[in-house]
Amino acid sequence: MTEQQSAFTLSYADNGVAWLKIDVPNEKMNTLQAQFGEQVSKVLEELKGKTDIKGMVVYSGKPDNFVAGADIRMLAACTTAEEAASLAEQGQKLFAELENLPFHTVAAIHGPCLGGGLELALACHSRVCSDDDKTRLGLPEVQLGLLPGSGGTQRLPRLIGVAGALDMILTGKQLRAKKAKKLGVVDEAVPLSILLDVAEKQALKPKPKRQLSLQDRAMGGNSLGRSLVFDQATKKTHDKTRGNYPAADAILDVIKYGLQNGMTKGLAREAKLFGELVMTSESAALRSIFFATTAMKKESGSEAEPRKIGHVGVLGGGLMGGGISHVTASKAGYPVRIKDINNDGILNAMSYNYKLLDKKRKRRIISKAELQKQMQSIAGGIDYTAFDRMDVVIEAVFEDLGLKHLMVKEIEANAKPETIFATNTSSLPIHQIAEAAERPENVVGLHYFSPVEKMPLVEVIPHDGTSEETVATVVALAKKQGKTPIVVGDKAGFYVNRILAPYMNEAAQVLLAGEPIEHLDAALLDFGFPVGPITLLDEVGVDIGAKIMPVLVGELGERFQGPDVFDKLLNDGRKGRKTGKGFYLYNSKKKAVDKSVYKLLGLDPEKKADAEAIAMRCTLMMLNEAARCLDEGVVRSARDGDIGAIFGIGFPPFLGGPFRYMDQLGIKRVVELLTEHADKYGERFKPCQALIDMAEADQSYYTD
Ligand SMILES: C[C@H](O)CC(=O)SCCNC(=O)CCNC(=O)[C@H](O)C(C)(C)COP(=O)(O)OP(=O)(O)OC[C@H]1O[C@@H](n2cnc3c(N)ncnc32)[C@H](O)[C@@H]1OP(=O)(O)O
Repeated sequence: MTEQQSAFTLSYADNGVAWLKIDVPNEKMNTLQAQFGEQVSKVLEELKGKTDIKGMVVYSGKPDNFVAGADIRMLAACTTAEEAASLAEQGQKLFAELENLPFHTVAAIHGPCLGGGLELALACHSRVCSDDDKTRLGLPEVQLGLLPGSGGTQRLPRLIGVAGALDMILTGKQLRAKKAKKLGVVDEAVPLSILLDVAEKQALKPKPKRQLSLQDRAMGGNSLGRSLVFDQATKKTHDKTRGNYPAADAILDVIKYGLQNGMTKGLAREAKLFGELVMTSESAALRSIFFATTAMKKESGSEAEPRKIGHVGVLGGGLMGGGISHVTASKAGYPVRIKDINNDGILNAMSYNYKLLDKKRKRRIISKAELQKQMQSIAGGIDYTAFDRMDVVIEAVFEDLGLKHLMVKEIEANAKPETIFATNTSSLPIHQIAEAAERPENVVGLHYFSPVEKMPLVEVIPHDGTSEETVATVVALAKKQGKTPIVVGDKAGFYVNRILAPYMNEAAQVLLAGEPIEHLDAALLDFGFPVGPITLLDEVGVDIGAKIMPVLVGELGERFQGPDVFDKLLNDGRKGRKTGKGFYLYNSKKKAVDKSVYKLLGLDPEKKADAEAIAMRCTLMMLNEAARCLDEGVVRSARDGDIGAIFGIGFPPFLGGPFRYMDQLGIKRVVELLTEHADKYGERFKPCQALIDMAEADQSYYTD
């Protein structure tokens, strides 16, 4: 074999198969960069000049990834839409040349094959992937506020049909090998050990002709079926995005346009809209989330090295205990022992785990044997058997300081001297819990969000006496559990609940001002939150809100005092969804506002304020509190504050988090808005000193 030196290297085998290896020098992950254009052109030129090639395999030189897409840093560095569009055009041109090669080209895929990486594979005539768990295929550009800009919007619908392509491109979902095969994104999914052999055999076969499936011809192949599919997708998309994500509209536009006007025109439109999207504030905000989370994956949260973990204990088999044991056993891979005061608690946690695993089995993500194996890694009991082996114990018992103290003492008596006691409290100060400890350096807060297996955030809360090693160890544990941890200060509400509370209180004030519940919830949905505040209160539980508020008022002051709504609801047996009624009624299939709640609160609902004004009123309370948290060191950086709010509350990702949003508005404007609201609605809106100082100094939170 002969080889050239570059990120794209060609070699030739005696049987007539050419091998194109992608291996970006000095990087763990292959990404596509503008500077490779010339290298790829050279490779294609060389290939065109050959007459003895029967086929070609395109593969990665990296052990665990194919190509993770275009280099996002390169896109972020673009200063004009034209510059970004020309990057897309460059990719389109090279991929078209690849597609037009006269012999059979086969992509051999193992590991992430995303964005521009999948677009490259789609330009090959066939695709084979490994059935390894690392393999993922997808066009996640929409999650960066973009559309696939190098032919993905045109080739994927033509390969797998409009409906499947719309679903993949609009959601950005990443497919595992089996699903990719089922949808027709790949032709074969095989064990990694034979991936290259199978790809080589494919390459030796004649070039295949592309054909749509029967069903797709029926649905998307004719104009009537197509418009039906597009109408449905447009409606579904608008229900979800509420017009806040320009990339979703652009995707629908480009795919439809390409199918109506042909590939060439479709590609031109794809590049143009791609360029425009790169310049949007939405894409900049979404890209910032990617950069932030990537950086956070590398941080340990502390100066010390994490301790090795072998076994994890969980106290309490309720909803939180069930979820925590699941992510610890199934994601992190540690054996878990659950302790509860009665067997029902253990059974509850076990069945919670079983249901989650069985869902995965039904979706064929895991086998029955794997399910059994994972269930075996979770044990439980009503005493402290085996707790002398635990390295970390996570408590998820009832929110009661006396009970937490008892847990600390029992763990110190039954576990090892170095065992970490991590408390999942959502409202009690960690230093108060640690007061009962003989070894307070081992006590730390580890605050999960419900449902644990879905919510990506964990707050790590050291108190003054927590050791650095303890922090590093639970940060490492949280990451293994698949979470993004942020280290936050030990003050009431920590970070997420502290910024959420004033927002929720303000929503209650708006309600008491007579705005209808649906109008209020819709206002915040339109703003970009995933659920409205009143629905959220019902979901979290009115009783939980009522429990946290006095803690916040006690430690942080009167501005946390919400209106007198909670008690009235609780006295009427309305705890929210879990009791079948709160502000909404949950006993019929469709959730509906319980009109009798207005009577209970002495209200006569009427739409008076417009949706934007309501949304701004509630959100400003959150922004002001977030600014205080950063100023007081409750969050370590604006970046942590943004990620915490997006991952913990669902703060609109396209705004980039409360701090990026404040920068976008301008700190001066935020101070003006808060002052105007303070004049209108009261002192609680008074801008905090940190914001006033920043406005005077004309500062922003970020400099990029
Ligand atoms: C024209 C085209 O249509 C436009 C595009 O292709 S836009 C890009 C679309 N692709 C994506 O959005 C994928 C982004 N990447 C990811 O989601 C994840 O990195 C992944 C799932 C591929 C791997 O995750 P994981 O194994 O946890 O590794 P992760 O730590 O995230 O990444 C490893 C390194 O690769 C880098 N990386 C991964 N994908 C990248 C990309 N598309 N651009 C730039 N850098 C990237 C990360 O920044 C990180 O670099 P570092 O170690 O120097 O900080």
